[in-house]
Amino acid sequence: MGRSLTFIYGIVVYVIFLATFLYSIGFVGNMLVPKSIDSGAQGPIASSLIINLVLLSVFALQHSIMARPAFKRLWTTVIPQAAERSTYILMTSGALIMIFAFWQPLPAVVWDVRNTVLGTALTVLFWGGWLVVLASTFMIDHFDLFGLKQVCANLKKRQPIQLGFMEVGLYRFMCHPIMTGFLIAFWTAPTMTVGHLLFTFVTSGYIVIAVLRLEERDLIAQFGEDYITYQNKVPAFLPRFGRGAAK
Ligand SMILES: C[S@@+](CC[C@H](N)C(=O)[O-])C[C@H]1O[C@@H](n2cnc3c(N)ncnc32)[C@H](O)[C@@H]1O
Repeated sequence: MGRSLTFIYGIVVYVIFLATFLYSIGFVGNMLVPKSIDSGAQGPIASSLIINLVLLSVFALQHSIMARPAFKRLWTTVIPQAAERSTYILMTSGALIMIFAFWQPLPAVVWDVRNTVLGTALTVLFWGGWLVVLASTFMIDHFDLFGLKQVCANLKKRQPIQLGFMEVGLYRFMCHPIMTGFLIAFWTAPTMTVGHLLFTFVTSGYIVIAVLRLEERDLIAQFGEDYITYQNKVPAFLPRFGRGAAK
């Protein structure tokens, strides 16, 4: 790929990702999108469960495999280094779009607290969760996380500056604010259906395992002692509900 083409690819992928991210909010929140987590007619329960679990597994596999340093080393012998992050983001968006398209609703209601004080509090937390996700990407480096810095540097024939270890903003209070934001947004539905609960259980389990077993191992390899000291002093997720809080 030429430098200009790689740059255009990075921009297009970023736009696709932004649209996918916005759609995710509508999908999980059952609002403003043609197909949401609870919309549509219910099919047979067993096949709906299997389809949904397959969709979530595809996402988990894509996300876990493509984020590993060993995979990136191999992968960048096939695609340009500068396009690696954008390609990861494109595949992540693709896996999400598959979930949006093929998700099977399981509409039996587990709880419904709409039009109550609790319902309002959950709605506020839902939006707060998404805000935490977005804001935290800027605390690290939004444009690096989504591949734009890499394609820009490549266009200017420069090496992108590697992110150093950071303990800024929300990262001073928890090691994983982006994932914490997702957990908040997924759990705070004023109306929780069986389908939504399935989505929330599986994604929460995946987030906890992927972060504690895979991502933190890579972060220690990347940042060394700085990250180990940080891990020991700062909770993984919500302040007071993480590893650091127990010490
Ligand atoms: C999708 S972000 C998720 C970060 C974190 N798990 C969270 O939930 O906020 C993954 C990227 O963040 C970077 N990262 C995570 N923690 C960091 C820190 N404290 N300082 C600098 N970069 C960090 C990793 O190197 C990786 O490229």
